[in-house]
Amino acid sequence: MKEIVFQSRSLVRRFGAFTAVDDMNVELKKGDIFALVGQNGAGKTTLLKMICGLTPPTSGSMELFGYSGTKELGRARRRIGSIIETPGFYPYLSACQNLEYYRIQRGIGKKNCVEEALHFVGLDTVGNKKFKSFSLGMKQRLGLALAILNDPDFLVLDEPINGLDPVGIREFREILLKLNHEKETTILVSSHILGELSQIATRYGFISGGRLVECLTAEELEMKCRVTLKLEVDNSAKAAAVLTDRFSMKQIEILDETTLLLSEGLDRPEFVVKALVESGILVSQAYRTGANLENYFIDLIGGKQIA
Ligand SMILES: Nc1ncnc2c1ncn2[C@@H]1O[C@H](COP(=O)(O)OP(=O)(O)OP(=O)(O)O)[C@@H](O)[C@H]1O
Repeated sequence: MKEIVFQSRSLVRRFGAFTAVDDMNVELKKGDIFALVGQNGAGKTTLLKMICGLTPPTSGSMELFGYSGTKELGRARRRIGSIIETPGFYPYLSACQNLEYYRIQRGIGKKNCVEEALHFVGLDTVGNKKFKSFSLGMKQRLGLALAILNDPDFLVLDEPINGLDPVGIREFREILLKLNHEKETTILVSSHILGELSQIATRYGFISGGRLVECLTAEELEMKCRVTLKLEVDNSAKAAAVLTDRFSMKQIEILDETTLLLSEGLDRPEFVVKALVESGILVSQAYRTGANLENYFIDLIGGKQIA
C-alpha cells in the first residue's frame, strides 16, 4: 500500500466569523498529483497554508508522512517544498545567487543543490543572468527551483501557472511530470486553469465555499466527462441487446428502463438509430452528451461562474 503523505480530518480555518476552510477531509498518497480546483475565494490558499504551517487551523487535525502534533509536523514539513505567493527574489542578483541566498538561509547543506535545481527546471544556462532580466515564465520556473531546493518529497503549489502563456504552461507542466515520474514527488497543485490540470492530475479535489465538494480520480473524472450517445427508447434492455448483437457493442450503460448511454458508435448515430428502429424499438431521442472539465466543475458548484 502506498504511503499516506498528507491527511486532514475535519480541518477548519476561520477568520473571525468567516469560515474559509470548512470540515476538510483530504488524503494524498505518495505519487499523487492532486489538483485542487476551485474558484477565487474557495479556500485553496488557506488549505495550502495550513499544510505548510503558514497559518494554524482553528480546529481539526492533520498528518504529514504519518506525523501529527506541532513538533512532529514541524519536522515533517522539512520534506515539503512550496510555492505559496510569489517568492521574493532580488532583482539585481543572478538566479544562482538568489538560490544560494535561500540555500544558506534555509540551512540546506548540500551545496550543489542550486545547480541541480536550476538544471531540473531548465535554467542552468541562464543561472548567471540577473533575475530582473527574466521573463515571467523563467521567474515562475525559478520559483519552482527554489521550491525543490531541499529535494522535497511533497510539493505544494498555489496557482503556479498563473499568468503564463501556453508555452510557459506546457514547460511548467513537463517539469512537474518529470519530478513526479523521476523522483516520485507527491504534488498538490491548486489552480482555476482547469484544462491545464487535466493534463497532469491523477486525482482531483473540487472545492467550493471552503468545502471539498467532490474528490475523484482522473479515471473517474474522465468517465464523468466522457462523450456519450444518449438514447431515449421504449425499452432500454431490448435496445442494448440489439446493439450488442448487431454491432458487438460492449460499452453500453443502461440508466433506467428507457434510457441508455453508448460510448461507442458516436461517429455514426444514424446507423445506431436505424438498427433499433428496424428491430421494432421506438427511439424518441438520440443525442451526444458530455462535459469538459470546466463545465463539469461549473455544474458541480451550481453554475457559479469561475473568475
Ligand atoms: N487572513 C485572512 N483574513 C481574513 N479573511 C481571509 C484571510 N485569508 C483568506 N481569507 C478569506 O478566506 C477566503 C478564502 O481565501 P483563499 O485565499 O483561501 O481562497 P482561494 O481559493 O485561494 O482564492 P484565490 O484563487 O483567489 O487565491 C476568502 O474569502 C478570503 O477573503
